Amino acid sequence: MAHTIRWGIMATGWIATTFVRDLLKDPKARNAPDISHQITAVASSSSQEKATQFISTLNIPPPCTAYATYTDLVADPNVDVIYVATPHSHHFQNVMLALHAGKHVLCEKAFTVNAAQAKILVETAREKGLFLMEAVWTRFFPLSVQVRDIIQSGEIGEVLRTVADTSFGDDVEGKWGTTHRMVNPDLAGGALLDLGIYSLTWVFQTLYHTLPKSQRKPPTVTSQMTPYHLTGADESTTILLTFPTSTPSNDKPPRMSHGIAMTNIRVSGDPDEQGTSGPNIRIQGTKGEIQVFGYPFRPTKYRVIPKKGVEGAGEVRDVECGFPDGGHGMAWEADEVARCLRDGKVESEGMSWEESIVIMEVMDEVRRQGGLVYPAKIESTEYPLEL
Ligand SMILES: NC(=O)C1=CN([C@@H]2O[C@H](COP(=O)(O)OP(=O)(O)OC[C@H]3O[C@@H](n4cnc5c(N)ncnc54)[C@H](OP(=O)(O)O)[C@@H]3O)[C@@H](O)[C@H]2O)C=CC1
Ligand SMILES: O=C1OC[C@@H](O)[C@H](O)[C@H]1O
Repeated sequence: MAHTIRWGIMATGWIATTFVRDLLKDPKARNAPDISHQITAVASSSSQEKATQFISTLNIPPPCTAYATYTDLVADPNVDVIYVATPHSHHFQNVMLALHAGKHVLCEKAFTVNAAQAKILVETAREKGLFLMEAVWTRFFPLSVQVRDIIQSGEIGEVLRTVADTSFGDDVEGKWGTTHRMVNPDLAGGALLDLGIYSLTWVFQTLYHTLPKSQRKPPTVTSQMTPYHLTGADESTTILLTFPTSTPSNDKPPRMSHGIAMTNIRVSGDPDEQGTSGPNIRIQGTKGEIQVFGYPFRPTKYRVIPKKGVEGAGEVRDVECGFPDGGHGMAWEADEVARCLRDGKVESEGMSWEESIVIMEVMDEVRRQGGLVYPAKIESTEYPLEL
């Protein structure tokens, strides 16, 4: 018998639309017959009509209630879990609202504006015994799971370097202007929090998450940022992260791995969108390399290249990873939420509270080094606060 969870959708923008389309796909098509998703409520802070329109345009089956406020949404007894799909600036206030109403939460990336906010969310979820996860959907792709498994199997040896680039070659002024959430400091915009998080995800998935828990240590960070001249949010950020790979002992000298996380909204990592310029992600181990193709947030293929001369090394292999339910790829993270709720878990092993906080701390440090400060209201840890 499939385990059903009932979703409340907070906000009706672009990603809420994409997420809901994926939730409505048949889980059996992606081999998840143990799960079933229902959307029982939608709220738009703009108007109830907008929520009603969202429900009808996306053909969400009844019963599904349309609300004009997020406060009404989180009070709905027919909702188990809230999907927070507002801009980064609002995540802290919106997640607190849901947790205080006793609801489980899946919150879009970037989790919060800063690590202090993330820590309060986690403490609140812990105190209330509620599930909470940052919606880093890519981590739940079968492709990501396979890449982590290959690393942990030792096939490419000790992984000592990962290079990840999440970049769009946009006409920044023409496409994003000054008010779009991508570049607007009032909405905690900028390349780092919006796209850099994916480069960091690949660095963390491959150099941190794959180590035994006792060996995972926060990295040291060196970075550079280029501000967008019209708003001051970053249009480009490059980060060098250094992780200890093991605890040094008499017979084992300390060793470091390096992660290079890049993001840019003015130059592209894949200009012809055909992969001609090579992979966006390279994971380099002592016995070989894994390359990942496609946008780092939605990769479609990986290649394993064994190092020449290594005993037992196989052939180069390409693995295509598609979207069997015909969706965008967001349902896998929703399935993870459903399974965690079914199993009584308050956090997911795939995107743990601790790892979300360490990544937020890295982004805090990068912003400190780059001098990027957001308005005090959205950096605040006060709750409730009118934004
Ligand atoms: N996982 C992924 O692939 C992606 C994730 N994202 C993340 O999702 C979040 C939302 O992004 P996206 O959907 O593209 O953004 P949109 O601007 O398209 O939608 C955001 C929605 O948030 C609500 N909202 C509430 N307060 C505000 C405010 N002050 N200003 C603007 N909107 C507000 C609005 O919905 P309403 O009026 O209905 O309340 C609005 O439609 C971000 O955190 C972003 O990083 C974005 C794109 C892809
Ligand atoms: O999270 C994201 O991933 C997909 C991108 O298109 C989007 O801008 C970003 O917010």
